[in-house]
Amino acid sequence: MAAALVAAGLRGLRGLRGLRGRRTPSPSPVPPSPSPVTPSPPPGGSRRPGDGPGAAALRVPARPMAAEAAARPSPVRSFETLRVTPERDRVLHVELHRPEKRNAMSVAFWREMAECFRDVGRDPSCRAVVVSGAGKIFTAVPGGDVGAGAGIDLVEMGSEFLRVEGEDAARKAWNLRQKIREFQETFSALEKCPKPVIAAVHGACVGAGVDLISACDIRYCTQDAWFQVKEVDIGLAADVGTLQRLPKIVGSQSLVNELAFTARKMMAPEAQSCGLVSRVFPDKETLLRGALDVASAIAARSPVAVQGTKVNLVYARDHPVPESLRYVATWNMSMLQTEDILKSVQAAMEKKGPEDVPFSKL
Ligand SMILES: CC/C=C\C=C\CC(=O)SCCNC(=O)CCNC(=O)[C@H](O)C(C)(C)COP(=O)(O)OP(=O)(O)OC[C@H]1O[C@@H](n2cnc3c(N)ncnc32)[C@H](O)[C@@H]1OP(=O)(O)O
Repeated sequence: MAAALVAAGLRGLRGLRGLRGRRTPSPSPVPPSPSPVTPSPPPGGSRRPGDGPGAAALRVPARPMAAEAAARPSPVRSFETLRVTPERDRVLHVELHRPEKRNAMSVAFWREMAECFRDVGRDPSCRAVVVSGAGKIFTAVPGGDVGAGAGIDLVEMGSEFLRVEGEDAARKAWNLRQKIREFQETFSALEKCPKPVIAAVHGACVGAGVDLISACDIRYCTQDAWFQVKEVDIGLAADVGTLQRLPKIVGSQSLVNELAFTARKMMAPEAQSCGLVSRVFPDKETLLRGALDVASAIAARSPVAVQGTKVNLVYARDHPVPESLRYVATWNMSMLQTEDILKSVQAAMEKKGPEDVPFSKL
């Protein structure tokens, strides 16, 4: 098994080298992103009454700011492969941050992403998350702005699987299974995190990138984005979520099968028409602004209501209707006792919106 994976990695690497010399044309060419990303505005608005100092589980002291960094909020926590920023009030922006390698998912990434979302899930000061990829914009290279994810790091992950130990085939297989389960957990952490997660995809979203966005609650992309269930091309059946989640996102099993069997690129318009993404934006700047606006709208609402809604939507996807109805009844027998309902009803009577209600942290 390990040998097969390494061989797959090597084939992928040869493909990559080939790619560098000779670009494979897309079915319809991907135009460069029309405008560069401008830094998002610093967090706006004041903290709500429920937002106290102890809540910021992820916060670390801000570093000294250079001119560029001053335009953006400081990261809340340092990771090797991620940049986590409080882009708006109660909204975190998680960027895959290995732009020079097109955000290829290294061994560190798999660990850090899981850690990050476990922390986000527990951070009461965060109510919604946007996930995006850092692109060439950070190195100010004009032209193609490919950044959302090159899939697994074919170099590092090949040797990661080669290192699987075991005295015989059974023991190696046992350990390999354990590793695969851990990698699956990385993206399941996004789904298990009760805060809604919005994927904002620009440029390429390849292989494990599709696994990642399939575990998000909302998906948006730029008009130059493309998606590729690439695993068959490196000799694997996808095993970290695409085959399980994509058929429940895209209405057509036939289309999912075609994409997964052929690894053909799917461009943004088709991704929207099949329901993989629900909105397409002209460029990365408007995409991020749109995603953050929606995240802010979510974050303004009752966290009891929003997080209960996510948990029940995920449950309902995976269970029959009668079971899901029982589940939500049990859920709400506690949650209907929240003061958020009283506050919301009162606000509605006073012709106010949820934005005007100081919901306590959850
Ligand atoms: C348990 C396992 C879990 C999940 C398994 C998932 C399987 C997969 O993810 S399959 C998909 C594997 N990925 C690929 O096949 C993508 C290969 N890359 C590309 O096709 C292109 O790089 C691109 C993403 C379309 C971007 O093209 P471009 O903008 O022209 O950049 P490049 O010059 O090709 O690359 C720049 C730089 O990044 C390195 N790189 C890109 N992708 C990967 C990768 N997947 N792994 C490792 N490194 C990658 C590339 O080698 C270049 O590095 P230099 O050091 O600058 O040479």
